[in-house]
Amino acid sequence: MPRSAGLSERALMMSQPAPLLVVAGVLADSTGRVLIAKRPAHKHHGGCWEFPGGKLESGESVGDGLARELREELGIAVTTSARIGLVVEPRPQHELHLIVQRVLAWSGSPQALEHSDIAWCQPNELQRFHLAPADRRIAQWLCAPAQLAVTPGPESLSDSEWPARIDLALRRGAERVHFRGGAHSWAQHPDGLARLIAQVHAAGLTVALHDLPELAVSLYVDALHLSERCARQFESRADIGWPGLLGISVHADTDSDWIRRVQPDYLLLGQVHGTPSHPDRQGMGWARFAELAAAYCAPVYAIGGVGPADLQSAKTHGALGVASISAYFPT
Ligand SMILES: Nc1nc2c([nH]c(=O)n2[C@H]2C[C@H](O)[C@@H](COP(=O)(O)OP(=O)(O)OP(=O)(O)O)O2)c(=O)[nH]1
Repeated sequence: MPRSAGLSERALMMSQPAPLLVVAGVLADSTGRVLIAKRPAHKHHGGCWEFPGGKLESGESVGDGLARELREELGIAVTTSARIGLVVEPRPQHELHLIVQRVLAWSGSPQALEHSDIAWCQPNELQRFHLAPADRRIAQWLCAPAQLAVTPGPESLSDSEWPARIDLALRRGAERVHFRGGAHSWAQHPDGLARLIAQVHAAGLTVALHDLPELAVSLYVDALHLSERCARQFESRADIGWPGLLGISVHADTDSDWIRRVQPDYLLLGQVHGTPSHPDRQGMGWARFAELAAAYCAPVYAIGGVGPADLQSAKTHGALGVASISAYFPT
């Protein structure tokens, strides 16, 4: 078993025939374009585009396997990478476990040594390529918002103050607004909430609603986000009755097997650093964050004492992006 395989991967391996472990690397250039490669016609999924990589050899770590494959396939030397997520694809003989790594540092110029072609494209152009099925999930991750603005409770501002504060959050770089309750629930302010959701949508951005599955359905939000306590009330994802994007807040001590059973689309993991709002809770730090992020199936956002200025650190430590209240809704 590769040293870097996470807890959930190990659990999956114990309960089922050994999965096919494949590592794929996402290289990005300075303009944000990512590298994809076309599989030769004679191979499985021949003619499909994929992220370069290949099967891990027995006992090989994720980092070593990625470096070997990208040397063979592209002629580059990879020095550092961080986990983005794990795609599990059911297959007749064994599941495919596609471990997706962001390549953080490499030398050399990529060439198609084993693929029939390579191409650089912006993440939002990936849908134009005929991607291998598992890679469509990776494309979604790469197009996902990197900055999540979490609101304070509805009671913290008056009805007339909210629109300007939402605008401020968007000007500060928020790409999705997470409406989270406080002393009051947003369920007590459905009309005001509907207006604020329309304001975010009009700006071309997306909305998540926290802990209110029924309201999420009736207000057509883009994502339902559950606290761990709320998520634990449901036996499975199907019981939640929410068909869209699902996120869960988790902590350093949340067990990753439970996360795998719920199958969220993304996680908010915190807190990374200590914050004035939770002076009693110590931050886990980036090293622990990276270790946990690599053990989950779903991609992870960093929360707790982080903001837009930490975006690069977050990506270096295995996060899709950052989430914050105070960075977007300053008091
Ligand atoms: N490398 C890579 N493989 C992917 C991706 N998406 C996807 O479904 N796969 C599948 C296709 C194959 O079934 C498997 C990888 O097998 P492979 O044939 O590329 O592995 P390899 O480079 O070690 O090749 P070989 O030595 O067996 O010829 O994973 C992806 O983005 N990158």
